[in-house]
Amino acid sequence: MERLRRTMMFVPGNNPAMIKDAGIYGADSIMFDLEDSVSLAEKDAARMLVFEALKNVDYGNSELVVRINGLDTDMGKADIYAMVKAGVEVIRLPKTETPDDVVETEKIIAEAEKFFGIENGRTHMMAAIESAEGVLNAPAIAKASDRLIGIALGAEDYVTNMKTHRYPDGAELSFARNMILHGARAAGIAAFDTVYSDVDNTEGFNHEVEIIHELGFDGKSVINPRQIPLVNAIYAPSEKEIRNAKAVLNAIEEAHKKGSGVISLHGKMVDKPVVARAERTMALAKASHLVDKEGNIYVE
Ligand SMILES: CC(=O)SCCNC(=O)CCNC(=O)[C@H](O)C(C)(C)COP(=O)(O)OP(=O)(O)OC[C@H]1O[C@@H](n2cnc3c(N)ncnc32)[C@H](O)[C@@H]1OP(=O)(O)O
Ligand SMILES: O=C([O-])CC(=O)C(=O)O
Ligand SMILES: [Mg+2]
Repeated sequence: MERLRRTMMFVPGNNPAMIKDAGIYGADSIMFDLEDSVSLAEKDAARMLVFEALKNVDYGNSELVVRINGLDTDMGKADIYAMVKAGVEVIRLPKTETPDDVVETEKIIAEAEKFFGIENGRTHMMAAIESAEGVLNAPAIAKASDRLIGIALGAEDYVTNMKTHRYPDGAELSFARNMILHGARAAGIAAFDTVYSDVDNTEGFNHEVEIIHELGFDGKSVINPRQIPLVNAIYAPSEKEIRNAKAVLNAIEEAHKKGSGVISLHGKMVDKPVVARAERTMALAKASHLVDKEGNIYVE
């Protein structure tokens, strides 16, 4: 079953208190940041802090991601070596412009794995796309390495590059979101939406999450624990959706018993894509604690 990544929470790599407690908020992925939330003077200290946290802190079931500095800085390579040694699950490359950026990063990750005697391929990657060049290359970036688990939009840098700002309707992000989503889906990997910086604006945040949920994003980068339950609530299926998904899965099981791959349920055709959507609904329902392990709906 595919891993759910509804929320990926940025944690500044130079903040010991936030790093220590990052596991208690229920983020699907925790993303320690060595890049833009850390000042130049603190880069080395942040790398050491995140290294120690990865080695020593128990983050439960959260996936552990680190956003490194780009390879066009003199920190990128040291970040990769330290994070690979610490056993990070995913390295997030910022400001990815071309497939070569991914290939170059992968080369150094592979070197580091060899150097530390770690199994080749164990460290996964994701690429953040934050410029016009990156957006236009999104489909090729998404296919540049087997290590990639997903690509993400970085809209703060992107709108700066595009000489615009962020607006409530999100029209300025529409092309980038669609390119990233299509690039990711064509490559069979995940697509993540960008951060929403106005932490106290719950209404605006919910509106943005509704948009990206409808488009089909796997989830969203968040910057504050208060944003996690809001995303989860919008990604949680309704009781009606769960009942329908269960009916679909039961119907197809019956069809399979009779040797058929297609069946009619309440007058609607149930076939492979409908079943795939029902399976995803049930996975989201389980992650949202709306059903038990067997898929029975909890009665309030
Ligand atoms: C464009 C980009 O590159 S975006 C990515 C880089 N930016 C970041 O990583 C920023 C991360 N977020 C933050 O630093 C903060 O959430 C801010 C500055 C946005 C808001 O800060 P505050 O208003 O102080 O947050 P708030 O009052 O909600 O904090 C509540 C609790 O959550 C903790 N918390 C807040 N944000 C985070 C976080 N990202 N990770 C872990 N813990 C956090 C706080 O430490 C506080 O804990 P406490 O109650 O034990 O003291
Ligand atoms: O990747 C993100 O969502 C945060 C970021 O760096 C940006 O928006 O520029
Ligand atoms: Mg950025």
